[in-house]
Amino acid sequence: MAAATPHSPPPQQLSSPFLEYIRAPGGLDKVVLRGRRSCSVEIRLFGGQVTSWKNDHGEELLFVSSKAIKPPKPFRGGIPICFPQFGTQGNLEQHGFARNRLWAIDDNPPPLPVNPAIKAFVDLILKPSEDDLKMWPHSFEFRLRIALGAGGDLSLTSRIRNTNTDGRPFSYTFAYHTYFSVSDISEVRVEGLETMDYLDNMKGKERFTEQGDAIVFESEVDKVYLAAPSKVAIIDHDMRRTFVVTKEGLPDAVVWNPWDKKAKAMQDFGDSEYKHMLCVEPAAVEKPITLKPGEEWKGRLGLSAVPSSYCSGQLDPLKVLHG
Ligand SMILES: O=P(O)(O)OC[C@H]1O[C@H](O)[C@H](O)[C@@H](O)[C@@H]1O
Repeated sequence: MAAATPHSPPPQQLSSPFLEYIRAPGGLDKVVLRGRRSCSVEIRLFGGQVTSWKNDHGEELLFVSSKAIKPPKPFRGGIPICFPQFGTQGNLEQHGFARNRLWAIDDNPPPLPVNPAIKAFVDLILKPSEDDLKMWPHSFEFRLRIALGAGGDLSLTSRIRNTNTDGRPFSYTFAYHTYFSVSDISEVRVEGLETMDYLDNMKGKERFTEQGDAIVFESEVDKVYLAAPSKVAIIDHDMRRTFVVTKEGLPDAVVWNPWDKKAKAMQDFGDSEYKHMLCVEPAAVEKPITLKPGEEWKGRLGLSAVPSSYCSGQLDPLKVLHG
């Protein structure tokens, strides 16, 4: 069966105790995934964007700006999808067009190996419109599965296929532009990126090497860490919480906080909100991904939030997973 069009009624798979389809005007229809106790995830069809992820106490784990603007503007917060271009690295609008398009529910996605314990998931699909093809002349199918695990973990799996019929390959850059909610950016540290090489977007993308200590924040940061490890931890002392970010198929990790000056210049961001957010974005930026016709790429983001009694030093999965 073909994928649903953006305006078709919600398919049967959405009638489940774990899923709710909520209609709203102006491209704001959303799907809510429900897990144990108060765990939930909200996904907006506009942008195929996760806009909320709550733990089993109902606490919001992602940052969303109080000044976020409605479609057709990109939505400030949650997990925007940057495709087929990250940043300004190309001729398209900043971060590509996928975050500004209405996605559809994919009611018959090709099989994807799943953990049978995961009951709450939804599949979305984006295909280019005629206008998109004028800007970026490549035919593709972008399938996105968003799943809420039994323990409250969130995963996003992207499958992008080249469906060009003229034999042409295409190349793209990509990011899961994840906005984490933090208590106070000055008290947060990131472990897993020590000693990594990075491109500094604030210094003309010049390449540097990070020092040996965990990363802390005292001013604007906009860096693309290259060949970053598959697991990175964001340790929030005040919240006694550690976010564990895992990535597959995505070599890089962008770290961004606009700090005070840039915050004031952004129309859709509160002047002090930079204190309560941090973007850590699994990405493929330095080396674009190339697909031949018929080829498919897969890139996965995994997020969990665990209580942290976590000390600085090497990332120890046992400590991260068991507190
Ligand atoms: O304002 P946006 O288009 O959403 O971009 C917000 C930020 O995204 C990324 O993290 C980039 O590295 C930054 O350079 C950019 O400022």
